[in-house]
Formats: sequence, C-alpha cells, structure tokens
Amino acid sequence: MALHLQMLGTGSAFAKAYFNNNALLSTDDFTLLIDCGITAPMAMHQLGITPEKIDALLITHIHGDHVGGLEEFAFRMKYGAGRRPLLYVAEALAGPLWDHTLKGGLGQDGITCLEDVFDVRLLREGVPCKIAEGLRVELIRTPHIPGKTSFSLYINDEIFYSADMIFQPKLLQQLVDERGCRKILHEVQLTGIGEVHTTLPELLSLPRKLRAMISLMHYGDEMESFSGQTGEMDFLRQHRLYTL
Ligand SMILES: Nc1ccn([C@@H]2O[C@@H]3COP(=O)(O)O[C@H]3[C@H]2O)c(=O)n1
Ligand SMILES: [Zn+2]
Ligand SMILES: [Zn+2]
Repeated sequence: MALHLQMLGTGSAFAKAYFNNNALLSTDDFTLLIDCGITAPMAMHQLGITPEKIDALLITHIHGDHVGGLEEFAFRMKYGAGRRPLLYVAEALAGPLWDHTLKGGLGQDGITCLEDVFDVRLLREGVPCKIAEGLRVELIRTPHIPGKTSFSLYINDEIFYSADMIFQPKLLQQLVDERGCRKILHEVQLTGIGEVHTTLPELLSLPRKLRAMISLMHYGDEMESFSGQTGEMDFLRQHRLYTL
C-alpha cells in the first residue's frame, strides 16, 4: 500500500514563512499527524483539514513547534466531535506532556489527565507498533538537547523521519546498510552552528548514496537562498503531496 506525505509545515521553530514542521502521513484509509505544533491549527485550516479527518496523532518531543497545537486539537475534538483522538506517544513523554505542557490549558473539571482528552497509546523505544494497515512506526531515541527526550521514527522498516536531532551519521549509515532504509526525511539547520540540530554542511558530508535518499525539512526562512547548494538533497515543500 502506498504511503503519502503532506507536510502541514516545513519550517524551523521560529520560521515565519513556513508553518511548524508537522507531517500528515496517509495510507489509503488512515491519516497520522506527526507532531502538532503551534501553527498546526492554522495550517490545517488553510488546507481545509479539520481535526476529525485525522485518525491519530504522534509526537516526537515536547517543544512548542511539535506539541503547541495539541490543546486546540483536543478541545475541538472533545467539544466538537465529542470524542478523544488517538495519541501515540513514547512512554517517557506521556507524563511530562501532561504535567508540563497540557495540564495548564486543558485541565478543568472533568479533564484531569491526558487520557481524559486523548485515547493514549504508549510507544516503547525500539518496538515497532502497527498504527494502521500499511503503517508501522518504531521509535528511535535520538539526541536533541541534553535532558530533552526526543524520538525519531522508522516507518514501515524503510523510511527514517528525523525528529529534531543533532547529526547522527552512524545511525543513518546503519539504517541504510543493515535495515533496508531507502528514504530519509531529515531536519536541517541552514545557518549557524548545529548545537541542537543537524547542519547542512554535516548532511553534505554524508556519502553520496545517503545524500540521494535525503529530503530536507524543518528549515528556516532563508531556505530559497540555499537552492542549488544542497547537493543531491531536495527540500520538502509544505502542503505538497508526496508518495513515499
Ligand atoms: N540549546 C538550545 C535550545 C533551544 N534552541 C532553540 O529553541 C528551539 C526549540 O524548538 P526546536 O525546533 O528544537 O529549535 C530550537 C532552537 O531554535 C536553541 O537554539 N538552543
Ligand atoms: Zn522543532
Ligand atoms: Zn526541538
């Protein structure tokens, strides 16, 4: 079954020309939203996508550009559709997501925990989870910021979707050599040092075979000025439909 990708946004955390780097991944009859950032409600509105049309959410880590839209999503599903959306989240993130991010806004009479607004499915690192027919996801813990637990995704045993992460060339090479990875959707920081992200020069240092598999996302407003400077790698464009 073909997998389709449509990015709600392809921007870095503070990009203004692009929405937050959130992805719609769809099979023929199931749509998963990977991350739901601050700008996700507006991006969905522009695309004519209501929360009811999304079958499940999955979050990679707790930063505003990845979870900041969950409050609106949950409220609209509860008071609009009258149901709890499916939320796939790493065991390690479920507690902090409620306690440190959502409780303040969503907490009220009748809503006292994550499970009151989401149908929570806990994911374990390294254990593939069948989310739908033709859609399996495995969490791979990848370093982002010290003390900030973050998970990249290995999808259908062939597609790597990076969370925000510092450069991990050995992981990328290993996925390709040993696990049959054929496509890499990778965050990129185009300017400055890559203290908490992967820089373009780092990705350009990868072997050509890997570069040819990479599409870039989570980039800044300066993206267009880097046209032609990314070697074999292309920029994912927000809202465009891709078949993976
Ligand atoms: N040590 C850090 C921590 C955070 N940041 C910025 O904050 C953003 C949070 O969302 P992000 O997409 O992970 O990108 C982070 C950096 O821009 C940063 O630049 N350096
Ligand atoms: Zn981010
Ligand atoms: Zn982040």
